Amino acid sequence: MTGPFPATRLRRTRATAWSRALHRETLLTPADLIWPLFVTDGTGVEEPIGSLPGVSRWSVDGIVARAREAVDLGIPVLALFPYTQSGRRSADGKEALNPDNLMCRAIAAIKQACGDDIGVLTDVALDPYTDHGQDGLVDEAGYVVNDATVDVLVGQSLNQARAGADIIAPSDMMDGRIGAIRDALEQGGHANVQIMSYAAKYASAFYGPFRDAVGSRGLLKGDKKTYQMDPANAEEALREVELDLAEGADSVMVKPGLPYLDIVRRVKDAFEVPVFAYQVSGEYAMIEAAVAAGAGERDALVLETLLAFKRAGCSGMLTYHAAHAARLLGA
Ligand SMILES: NCc1[nH]cc(CCC(=O)O)c1CC(=O)O
Ligand SMILES: [Mg+2]
Repeated sequence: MTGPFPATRLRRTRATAWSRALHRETLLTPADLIWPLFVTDGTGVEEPIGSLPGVSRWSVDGIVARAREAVDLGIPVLALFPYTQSGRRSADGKEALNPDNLMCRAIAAIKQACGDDIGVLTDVALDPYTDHGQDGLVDEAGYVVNDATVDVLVGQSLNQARAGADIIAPSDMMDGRIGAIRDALEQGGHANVQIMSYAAKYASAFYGPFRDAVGSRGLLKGDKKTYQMDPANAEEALREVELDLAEGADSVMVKPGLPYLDIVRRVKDAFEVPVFAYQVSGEYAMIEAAVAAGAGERDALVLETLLAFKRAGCSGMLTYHAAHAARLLGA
């Protein structure tokens, strides 16, 4: 025999469940989960989303019920996205600035019902409000203009903060918006409102079901490649993160999730800040499709994928499986 075998047998610590538990390097808990929810108009409304089996849009009363459920499950944060009726969509997305819009009503209702028992994270970008489905303002050529969009995003952020949002999460990928939003929050008396920046957000094919959920799929012409990142790039992601941190982001996000765990790890190693990842709609749909096809087992797939995010360096994950996972983890 050469080498340390049989003195070294790595299987020795794997032989029993108690020993595997003792040697486990990574822990997944309900406190790692952020639950994305889609809000729609009305009362008592639940609208299933075809391309996201098991996920629905809820009217504000249903959102409040989900918030109470999340508190009971030990989920610390909800992420809200609105389904805006077509009559309230416009080229300039000005519904985003309406203090009585669906988002603001949902934020206020959750905060009234649950207070600081749960955090509310709000998406900042114009795609749920524009009639062209882009995240910002477009010029005659269809180009999403940066600086004018940032001005609107600042207004949108203040609107959400005034309604009670705890974490502002800009998902638009405009340059310079983190600094502009941070300044406005400080000046507006919202010094403790956090910013979780979608810092490294890629132009991905995995967002399809989300665009159904917020009603922008049919509206969007073209793609988002002039602002979202090229999936080929990793070093550029580090530059994106570095800038957002310098502008005042409290935490950063990588999105999508599983195909980008290398980015999560590189960001974590380079900056040692809280890193989050979004297991996006297409990833959720892939798991559900595998389950439906008999190609995998839901509970195991959900827990293994979420654990992988933690192992890669995530502080937490946005996942449509959040409530299910929290139940499995036995909150
Ligand atoms: N600002 C848009 C936004 N915010 C979150 C998602 C995707 C989330 C998901 O797919 O689950 C998207 C889609 C997009 O960029 O087109
Ligand atoms: Mg950026």
